[in-house]
Amino acid sequence: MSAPILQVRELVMRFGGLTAVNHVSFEAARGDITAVIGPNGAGKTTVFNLITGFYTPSAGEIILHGREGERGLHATPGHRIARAGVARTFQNIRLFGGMTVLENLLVAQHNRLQAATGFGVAAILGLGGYRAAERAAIERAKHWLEATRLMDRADDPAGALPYGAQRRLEIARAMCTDPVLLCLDEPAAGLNPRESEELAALIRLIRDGGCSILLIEHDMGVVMNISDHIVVLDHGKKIADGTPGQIREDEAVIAAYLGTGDEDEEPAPAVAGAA
Ligand SMILES: Nc1ncnc2c1ncn2[C@@H]1O[C@H](COP(=O)(O)OP(=O)(O)OP(=O)(O)O)[C@@H](O)[C@H]1O
Repeated sequence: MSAPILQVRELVMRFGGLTAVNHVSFEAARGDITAVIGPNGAGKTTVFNLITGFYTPSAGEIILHGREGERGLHATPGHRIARAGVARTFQNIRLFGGMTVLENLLVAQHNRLQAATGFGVAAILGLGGYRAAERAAIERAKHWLEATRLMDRADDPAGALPYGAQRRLEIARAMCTDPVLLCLDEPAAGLNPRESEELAALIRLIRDGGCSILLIEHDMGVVMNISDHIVVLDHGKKIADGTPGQIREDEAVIAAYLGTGDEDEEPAPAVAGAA
């Protein structure tokens, strides 16, 4: 495994009497696609929300090895996590539906543009630093419009796009923040097989461009197809960690997906059928 971009150490999250995440540790290697999977209620979303700053852990550490060195995300306020280089998408798409596709990508770069003005009046006065940052923002937006095949929809309201295109736009918007780690929350949800294939290609393209990826995904075809590394949770605990080949063969994983407990879980073929 290459150097980690993310280290999760002994992570615990309690909701009242319920321990949703129970001493979970894993690493996501730099440049890898790491998937977190598990049956319903396993704790995937909670782990994701801890990493992206929506929750503060009850115990444990989340260390990002970003551009500015080591950063404890567990102790970083949610609004600072994006600045540390972590971007995310949401299971329920959250775009500005009334804004155009391009505007959505420019708004995402608001922080960077503000920083270029020193948070002052330079933008209004049209000073050089702001102009250069604005040009760079437009170039970045164009790059991701092309990568997500949305260039011909750039001037359309985001809310008018078909569902699959909205999912791609969410990813483009996250990438416009120039993250070191992109966190995708069920990116294939609601996509048809062709759209899922396209999504897989886009995620690989992002990985090959140097951005590390962490994803939660129920679609085992997508997970097994694109992941370099898979972490499996069940009832809040990590039960396996390895390559898709290792996970497919893992007896604890097969048992968890077969539903030896009383959960309303995904059937076993979801793992086995992803060859
Ligand atoms: N905000 C919360 N308050 C109380 N309990 C919660 C909260 N969020 C999650 N839980 C509980 O924590 C456990 C893990 O939930 P979580 O949503 O993380 O699982 P998951 O693996 O993402 O499940 P799914 O695949 O169904 O989305 C579940 O028992 C859930 O009911």
